[in-house]
Parts: sequence; C-alpha cells; structure tokens
Amino acid sequence: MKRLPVLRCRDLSSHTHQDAVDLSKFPVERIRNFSIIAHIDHGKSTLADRLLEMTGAIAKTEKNKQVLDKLQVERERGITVKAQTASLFYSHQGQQYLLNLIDTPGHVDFSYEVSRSISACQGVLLIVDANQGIQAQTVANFYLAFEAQLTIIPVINKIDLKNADPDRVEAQIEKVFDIPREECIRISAKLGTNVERVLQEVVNRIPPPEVSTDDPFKALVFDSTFDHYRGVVANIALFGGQVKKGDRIVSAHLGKAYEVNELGLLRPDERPTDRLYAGQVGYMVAGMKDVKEAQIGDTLYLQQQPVEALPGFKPAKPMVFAGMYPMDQSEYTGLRSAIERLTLNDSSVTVQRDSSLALGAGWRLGFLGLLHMEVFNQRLEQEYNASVIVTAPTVPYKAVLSSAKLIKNRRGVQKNMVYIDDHRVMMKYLFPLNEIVVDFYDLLKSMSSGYASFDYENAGYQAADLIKMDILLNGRSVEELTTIVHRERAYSAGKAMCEKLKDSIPRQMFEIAVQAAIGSKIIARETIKAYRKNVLAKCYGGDITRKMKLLKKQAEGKKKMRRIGNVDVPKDAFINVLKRKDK
Ligand SMILES: Nc1nc2c(ncn2[C@@H]2O[C@H](COP(=O)(O)OP(=O)(O)OP(=O)(O)O)[C@@H](O)[C@H]2O)c(=O)[nH]1
Repeated sequence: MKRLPVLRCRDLSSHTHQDAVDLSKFPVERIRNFSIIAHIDHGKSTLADRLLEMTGAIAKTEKNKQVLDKLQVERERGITVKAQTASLFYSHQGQQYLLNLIDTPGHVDFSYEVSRSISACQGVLLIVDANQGIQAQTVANFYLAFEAQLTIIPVINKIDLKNADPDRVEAQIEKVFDIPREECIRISAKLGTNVERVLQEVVNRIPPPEVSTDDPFKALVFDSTFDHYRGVVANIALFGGQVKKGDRIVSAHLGKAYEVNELGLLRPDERPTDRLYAGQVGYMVAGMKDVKEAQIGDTLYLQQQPVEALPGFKPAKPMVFAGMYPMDQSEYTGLRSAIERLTLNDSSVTVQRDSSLALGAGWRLGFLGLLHMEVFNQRLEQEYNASVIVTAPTVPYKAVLSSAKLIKNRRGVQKNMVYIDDHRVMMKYLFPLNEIVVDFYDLLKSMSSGYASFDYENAGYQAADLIKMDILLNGRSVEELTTIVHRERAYSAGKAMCEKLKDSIPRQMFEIAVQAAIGSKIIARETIKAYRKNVLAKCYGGDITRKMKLLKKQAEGKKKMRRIGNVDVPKDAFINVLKRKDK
C-alpha cells in the first residue's frame, strides 16, 4: 500500500492570512454553520480543500490534498474517519461572512459522527457524483439532515468526468428527495469549476444560527480529542452567550466544574482567541483529563448561570465485536497502553479484558462496524507499532434459555423498493447483522460489478434459529473454538473449521479425529493420520551431543503447543482458525 506523508494542519499556518478579525464585532447574521455530506468517494474532502483554498485558509498547493483528512489511515484509505472543523472568512457583496465548515465521514460505520456534526449546523451540502448518482449513503445522509430540518443544497460533483451525466442525477435528486432540479449546483471540485457558486449559495440559502449573545452561555460539545499536554480539546458550537479565558464552566452531563484555559477558532489549525460568541464554532481546553468528561452531545454552561441542557445524542452502540491479542504475550503491556491511548480519542470503541487459552491474555473490543474495526487495527499498527492478532468478528446475540426457539426466516426480508431512475433501484431489506458483517458488502460489489452500494442501520434484535457448535479433537471439546452459528449454516461452517484445523495441526503418533458437533451430533469430520517425526533419523552414528541437541529442539517445539486431551495443538493452529484473514 502506498504511504502518503501525514500533513499536519499546523504546517500550513505560515500560509494563512485574514486572521485579524475581531470576533466580538462579528454579527450572528453573517455566520453560516454547515456540513458536507455524501456517499463515500463522491468528493467531500476535495470540495472542502477547494473551499479552504478559496477563502485563504490554506495556500493553493498540491500538498493540500484533503487537508481535513488528518489521520494517516484516512490518507491511505482515502476515507474520512473523524470529523474535522474549519472556520472560513468569505467576502460576499461587500460583507464579510464567517462560514464554519464541519467535515463529516462518509462511511456507514461513522454515521454517528455525521449526526453529531449535523446538530451544530443549519445547512448541508449534499454532494452527489455526476456519474454514479444517488447511492446508499447519499440517501442515509440526506435523511439525517432532513430529519434535523436543515437546509439541503444538492451539489453535483465531478462534472468534468467523461461519462458524467448531471441531467440524469438532477432527475434522481428531484425524484428521490423532492428537491427541484433548479436548486442543484453543478461543479468539479477537482478543477474548481463553479465552486465559488457553492460559497455564494451557502451564504444565500443557509440561515444564520438563531442564537443571541445576550443569552447565558450555552455550548454543545460536538467532538473531542485528547492531547497529551493539554488534556481534552473539545470542539464546541455556541448556542448562546459568550465565553472567555478564565471563566468557570460546568459540563451538564457530569456536573463537574472547570476553568477555561484556552479558546480558539479552527482555521483548520488552532488559532487561540480570547473569547467565543454565540453562533461561533471553535475549540476549548479546560483541564479535562479524559474524553469522557467532554462527551459528545454534552452541554457546557457558566458555573454562575446554569441553563437547560441541549437534547444531546444517543451514545454510539457497538455492533461488531472482535478479540485482540498481542502476537506475543510479552507485548501485552505495550499493546494495552496503545489500545488505551487510541480509545482516548475514540469513545465509541468498547474494551473488555478477555483471555483465551490459545491466544493468552487480550481484549474483546466492540466497534461500530467492520471498517471501524479495520481502521482501529490499522491505527494500532501504524501509530503505535503494535502487532495484533484480530479474531473473526462476531455480532451480539440475545439468548433465551431453556425454551423452544422460534423458527424465523434467516435471509433478508424485503421491506420496500423504489425506482430511482430507469437503471437504478433502491431496496430496503431486514437482515440478520451476522449475515452482512463479514463479506456481504464485498460480495454485493463483485456481483454487481461495483455498481451496487449498501448502507445499514440497526433494526434491533430478532428471534433466530441459532445453535452452539463445538469443535472436538479426539472427542475432547476445544473451548476457544466453540461458536454460535445459524442452524442452516452449521454444516458448511463446521466443515470449513475442520479443514482449517486439519491443515494446521501436525501429524502425531496416533490418528486424530477433528470433528464439529452440535450437542452430541457430529456434523463434520476430518482425520489427521498418525505419523511420528523421528528427529533422530538424520543422525546415523552415535554423536550423543547432536542427538541431545535435536531432542531439546523437539521439546521446545512442543512448548509452543497446547495439549487438548492427548493432542498437541500448535498456537498457530488456533490463530489460523480464529483470526479474521491473512493480511
Ligand atoms: N474527476 C474528478 N474527480 C474528483 C472530483 N472531486 C473528487 N474527485 C476524486 O474522487 C476521489 C474521492 O474524493 P474525496 O474528496 O476523497 O472523496 P470523499 O467523499 O471525501 O471521500 P470520503 O472522505 O472517504 O467519504 C478522489 O480520487 C478525488 O480526486 C472532481 O470534481 N472530478
């Protein structure tokens, strides 16, 4: 994979200008808070870069590609994981405007980040690729903005592409979202075509926030990160009043008081200011030591002027769980501190200590989705140099004990179907999460030659015909390989596991039966034939030291084995069966 250099936004500070703005004189009527939302790859980050360049927040150089995508994984994978914010100053018809842009991630796994950003905005730019048209996440993101009653400006991007068809995409937007086609703006973010118009329409169409500096100070925390030197840096949107350095503030969620140490704008690098005022968006450092003290959705107010808290957010709920273990137990402490540091910045990951006889001490981590898990793992490896074994992901089940389980349809149940245009159809299905979590998206993409797109949301628990499947070695159950599978899938899953084990366990002095069982019923079997590795076969003569050396080597090899019944199983065998896939 090609590695791109990480470009820190601070590096750009020398290129910025237009900073000498007295924020106290900035009327709320000339503030616009907006987000860019889109299906993945439709060009949000490219448009954000152009907007930053055109308003002078960053210089126009090739280096600026996707300035808001700060993390190395984001740059490598070309996806936005964490939302970033930038305040832009823009002159329009002789007036200066403050445009607060909040970048949002495009992938379904991070949709909770989209909703948190949206709650600090009055409008959104809904980007649609001029060739691909409306995709699954375009629809999901549209509804997030629509339900929050925001102004939605449709932007058709990539009109420079040879096979761009903006007429067709406008018709789709009119049909699916009921937005008149005349409201669409056609642009090429890459070439900068018509991007100025986007800035004008942000000013013209999106209303200013309905807030007043005369009200008591009230701010929404819409993001927070952890800085080793300063503690928590909270991104805040001011819904009323003003705040200055030295003020005593309280977080509504925990009721704890703090002193404001630092305040500022994000341009997108941090620019300290003395005060922030109603309608503005910026950052605050107030001696909080843990991101849990500045929870997303929390309300901040002045200690002497308590206010009613803002509605807040639903906490992000993990949907996919996987075990993470150090490659070697001696790396346990290092991996633990890496996981701790990474979760300081990502409060949506849940961590529980776990241990497995085969893999040793480790953790069971909960993620919002599969991509979220992969990104977390990649960050562990890149930013903390940790080598990790990740087990196959599982999804949460609720078990009803000792009663007959209800038989329900395992496959997707169709909910509705809408024709977007002559070639495209949008279908809604109810699926068991387990069916879509591993390779559904890859399969869907390859079956549709890359045309289909997919999005999902949690529809709650449903009864299903699930069973516990055991793996036996010469009749002894291997606890760490026990899994929950759907009854109809049990045979193929059992067979696959037996085959993998057969390939990973060396022959031993006796025959080994590898079996998959449901209760007392054997559903799959492989046999490993008897064989003795005679380590002395190569020593013809009687060189006793050489003999001893070889015997010692064999004994060391056995230490890496775990004995189940009379069968020695190498650690690698467990790793092969449990881990998700080869890198
Ligand atoms: N031809 C053309 N390509 C574009 C245009 N805008 C963006 N792209 C390309 O489309 C790809 C995706 O663009 P990004 O800006 O990374 O997309 P994104 O929506 O931010 O992606 P996520 O942050 O992962 O959701 C990149 O290769 C861009 O160079 C455009 O106007 N024309």
